[in-house]
Amino acid sequence: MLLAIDCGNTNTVFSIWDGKSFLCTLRTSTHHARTADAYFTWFTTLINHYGIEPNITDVVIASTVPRVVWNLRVFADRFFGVRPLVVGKPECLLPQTPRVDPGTQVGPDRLANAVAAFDRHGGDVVVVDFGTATNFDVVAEDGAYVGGVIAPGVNLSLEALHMGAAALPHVDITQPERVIGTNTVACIQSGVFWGYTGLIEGITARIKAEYGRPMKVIGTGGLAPLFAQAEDLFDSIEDDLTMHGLTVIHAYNKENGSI
Ligand SMILES: Nc1ncnc2c1ncn2[C@@H]1O[C@H](COP(=O)(O)OP(=O)(O)OP(=O)(O)O)[C@@H](O)[C@H]1O
Ligand SMILES: CC(C)(CO)[C@@H](O)C(=O)NCCC(=O)O
Ligand SMILES: [K+]
Repeated sequence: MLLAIDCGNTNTVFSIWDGKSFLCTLRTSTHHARTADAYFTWFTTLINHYGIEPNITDVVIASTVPRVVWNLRVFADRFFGVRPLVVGKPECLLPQTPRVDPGTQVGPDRLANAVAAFDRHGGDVVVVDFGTATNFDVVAEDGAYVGGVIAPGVNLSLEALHMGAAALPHVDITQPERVIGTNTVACIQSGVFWGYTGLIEGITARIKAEYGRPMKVIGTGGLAPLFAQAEDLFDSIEDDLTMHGLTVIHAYNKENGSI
């Protein structure tokens, strides 16, 4: 079985793939100081809770935080005797080479999103991924990642307002009833919710105009469903897109003998 690990700037997600489906998905906060032993304690507690008896033979990692990879490598080696495949490292093959400016280190989560979007939909896709950042990943006709957009994430924007303005509280994102807020919390929620709705509509329209061919728009990440309920922003919402990309990248490397 394959253990796929998606390490974001905020959260780290582990999923176990048995070749057909994900048996479970476990989430923890991202901390570079978390040790291999701490990962294993947390991991075994949860899989016991779910009654799963995995036989981990392979590990694939995508990490947007380079420092956490060391402890995850030790975790894979010590407890499963596995040398993990790390997306973005030169030894990890990709089905299509990204077409970006020389020297650009594309986020491994974006590479996985592109591979997954091509596998499921063919090319000509925009992925909108709501994580720490809100990023748009453009996938060409042949499946190559060809660039995109990075905007501050929704929770980061809410936090920045609270940090930067003495009279503004921390609020949780939700869809406000009205655009014109009649109290401070409603005003902030309106600004961020309708601001992001406009950002998604505006940026996808501009990407499509610049790209010049019909494109599908796929939403992923924790907040995609919240934004989808207000407007018709996405052709589909796929929670497991990044994880699916990791399984496809892993299979591709197996087939091509690089692991
Ligand atoms: N209504 C909501 N309000 C606030 N946060 C929400 C809501 N719904 C989902 N979330 C958050 O979305 C997050 C899951 O999103 P996702 O895993 O895509 O990104 P992340 O973990 O925040 O970012 P990264 O992948 O960059 O670490 C969870 O942390 C969850 O708290
Ligand atoms: C944009 C984020 C933060 C999204 O997780 C990540 O993919 C990243 O750190 N990317 C590196 C820069 C780039 O993708 O161009
Ligand atoms: K993510």
